[in-house]
Amino acid sequence: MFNVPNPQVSSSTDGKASPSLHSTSRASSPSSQLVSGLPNSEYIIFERTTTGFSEEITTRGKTAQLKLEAYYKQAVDSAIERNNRRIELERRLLSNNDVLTQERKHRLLAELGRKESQYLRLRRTKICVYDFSTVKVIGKGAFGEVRLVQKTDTGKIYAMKVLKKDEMLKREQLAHVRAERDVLAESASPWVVQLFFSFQDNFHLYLVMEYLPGGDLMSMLIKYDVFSEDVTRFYMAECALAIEAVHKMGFIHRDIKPDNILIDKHGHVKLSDFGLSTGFHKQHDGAYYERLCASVEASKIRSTKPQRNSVMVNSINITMTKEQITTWKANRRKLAYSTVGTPDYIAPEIFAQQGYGKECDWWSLGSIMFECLVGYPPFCAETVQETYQKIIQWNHYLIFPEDVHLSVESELLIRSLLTSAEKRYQIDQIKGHEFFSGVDWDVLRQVQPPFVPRLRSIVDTSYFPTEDIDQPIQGDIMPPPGLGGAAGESDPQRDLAFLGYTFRRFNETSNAF
Ligand SMILES: Nc1ncnc2c1ncn2[C@@H]1O[C@H](COP(=O)(O)OP(=O)(O)OP(=O)(O)O)[C@@H](O)[C@H]1O
Repeated sequence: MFNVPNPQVSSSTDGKASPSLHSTSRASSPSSQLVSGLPNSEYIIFERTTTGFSEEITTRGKTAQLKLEAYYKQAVDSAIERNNRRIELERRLLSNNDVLTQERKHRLLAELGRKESQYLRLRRTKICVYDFSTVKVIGKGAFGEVRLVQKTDTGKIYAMKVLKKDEMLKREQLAHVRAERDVLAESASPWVVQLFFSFQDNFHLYLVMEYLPGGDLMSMLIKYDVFSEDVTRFYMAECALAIEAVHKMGFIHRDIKPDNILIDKHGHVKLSDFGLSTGFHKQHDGAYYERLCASVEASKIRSTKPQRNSVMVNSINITMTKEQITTWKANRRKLAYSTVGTPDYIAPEIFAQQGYGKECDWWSLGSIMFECLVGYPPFCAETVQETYQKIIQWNHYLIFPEDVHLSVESELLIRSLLTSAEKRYQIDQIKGHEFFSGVDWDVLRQVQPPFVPRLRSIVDTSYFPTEDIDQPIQGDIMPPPGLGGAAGESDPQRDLAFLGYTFRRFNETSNAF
């Protein structure tokens, strides 16, 4: 790894070469590095080998290397972001050259400079869970819970997602949790929930997001059962634009479902829960984390993915009886809270594990549209295995019930989405579909939504099923039993797996209450 010129460190005091130290000519192995500018014979090279070093030293060396890399990556990234903000402002000043006075331009540039210094100072102050007090637990998911919290120094209200590190490690969710942090941190889109901070302690990961007080589409569907075509049109059109925004950022959501479609204080839609989304960054590659955590025992426990050739239930009801649908609805929330989750909206190509693209999100939209109009998702079944089976053989199981009246356009759009990936409609075809005729796509976020939450205060949680969720006795977030305070004891291997997770938004107060 390091290259040292001969003769200063060419041998140890007893005259013998160190384990990985030897002189060589330039034609060395590709895994060696050379100091440029020296004659070939002058090189002494430490090869990238760990032979002769104890496991402990090797691990410590690797840890230090990864930490340094993460540190410098973050420093370089934030310098690039700072530079981009400056370029963006200069571009805006130039395009408004005629309207802005010289003095105003100087003031705007100075203001940006001040904000940058303030941001740098803020980044240096460590943020932790004790900076927030819990108002209520408002949501649950497979790997954690979501709390309504207040930041004690500013009084601002946020939604805080708390994830257990050990659970993420055990279930190989590292790449997923990193993907979620990245999507939320990179996005400035009005269609994606804003992330203000992400941080960690020894046991938990925390995502501090804007609080969307209108609840989620799952709760609305539980409450209203079905929507009219007009109401469905509004939500499907907004969801289509939200999915398009995620795709434009280079991500595929993969897990679009009513639970992840949140309603803001004006009644507009935002997407959340990017745990399964895949971007194009190295860190989203599951194998990358697997290598990092090779020695972490827990990471070897396999997640329960449906196997391609697993034996499935033989006889599956093509249509569900009324009683079965009622039971499914009664268990809907429980399913959302379980670690298995609901597969109802997942595209068949994802189960087939033969590769997939962004089309999979349009399948999910089709399933949600079906549910909005019919009252239950198209491949709803009594067990998760039956749902998998129905989705894989969707052409046998996609049935429009006779007792529900759907317009021709809505049925056709659903059929254009719930079809094979190659035939499935994409954003332009969706926008141009007759079902959406009359929708003004450019101003959708400015129109009055069909439902606007009526809020009594900034901490109103009436649109969340808080009475169905166990509330903590003390508001604190606790470590696993027997391990002291929330921060607990450090574990170098575990710490390594979550390197670079911490984030602080530049405009951290812009959308918070
Ligand atoms: N920013 C937010 N504002 C308000 N409520 C939220 C917010 N984020 C999440 N929630 C609520 O918490 C619930 C669970 O959140 P989320 O789906 O992100 O958790 P998860 O653990 O990732 O779930 P999953 O099992 O889908 O992976 C949501 O359905 C929603 O009701």
